[in-house]
Amino acid sequence: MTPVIDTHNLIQYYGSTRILQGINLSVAPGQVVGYIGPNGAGKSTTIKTLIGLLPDFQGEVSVLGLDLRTQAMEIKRRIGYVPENAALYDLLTPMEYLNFVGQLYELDSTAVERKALELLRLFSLEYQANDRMTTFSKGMRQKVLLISGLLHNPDLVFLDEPLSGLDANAVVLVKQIIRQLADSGKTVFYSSHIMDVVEKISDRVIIINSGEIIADGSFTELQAQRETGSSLEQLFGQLTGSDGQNTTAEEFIHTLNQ
Ligand SMILES: Nc1ncnc2c1ncn2[C@@H]1O[C@H](COP(=O)(O)OP(=O)(O)OP(=O)(O)O)[C@@H](O)[C@H]1O
Repeated sequence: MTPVIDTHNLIQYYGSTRILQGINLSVAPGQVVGYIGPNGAGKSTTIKTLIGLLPDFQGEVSVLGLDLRTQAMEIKRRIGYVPENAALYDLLTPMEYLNFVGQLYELDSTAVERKALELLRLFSLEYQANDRMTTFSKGMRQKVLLISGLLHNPDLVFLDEPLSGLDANAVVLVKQIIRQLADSGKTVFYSSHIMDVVEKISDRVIIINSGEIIADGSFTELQAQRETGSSLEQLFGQLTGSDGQNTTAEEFIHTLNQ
């Protein structure tokens, strides 16, 4: 089966700083891949590279069987992307914004209208469908962004911190949506700092630290390499050298009290 994401020695720079140190990834269709790592590890940079936003990479990358260097436009048509800090055109209403996104993907406008309204309803936003988004909370904006990234029914979805700002009900819904997308053969590649969610919904967990993959496998496989019974949060701490947060918290309070 052709992998939906295939990278060989992917290296990425910002200016003269090497951010990704040679990423090798092969992702099969229908997987939910949780891509986790400490702040600044290179998660967003990886995602931005894979979707063609940072074209000056080194190494070989294919997405949906297409070469990222020469077929980026075709790839962009077929993937969905929900960025971490997206700029919404918040003078628009959700319906106007989703219609605009539908036009970018050259979707039928009547179908988009119907679909957008239904998806907004499922996210409990039907009464705000025609309100300007200037007054929207972070979570309400995030819901509109999630819909906009999925509206064209992509085969592969990249989600950068998809649960950011969502309330508990919406988190449950998005978790189910991710699972059901994968069950229908689609692939979800997402980054998140919410370890218990990653632990529950990922078929595969990839941990990146300082631009390098340091662990890759199902949660059970990662657990087997370490202490049995560890949560993903504990494994993450052990692998990225950030356990001992109790001591750090004590030092923090001690410094405040000085
Ligand atoms: N536009 C940019 N210009 C220069 N350096 C950048 C830029 N964006 C990110 N970086 C740097 O690249 C490194 C990786 O950043 P990236 O955003 O990929 O990390 P991340 O793993 O997504 O982090 P977080 O969990 O904090 O979102 C960091 O050192 C960051 O400072």
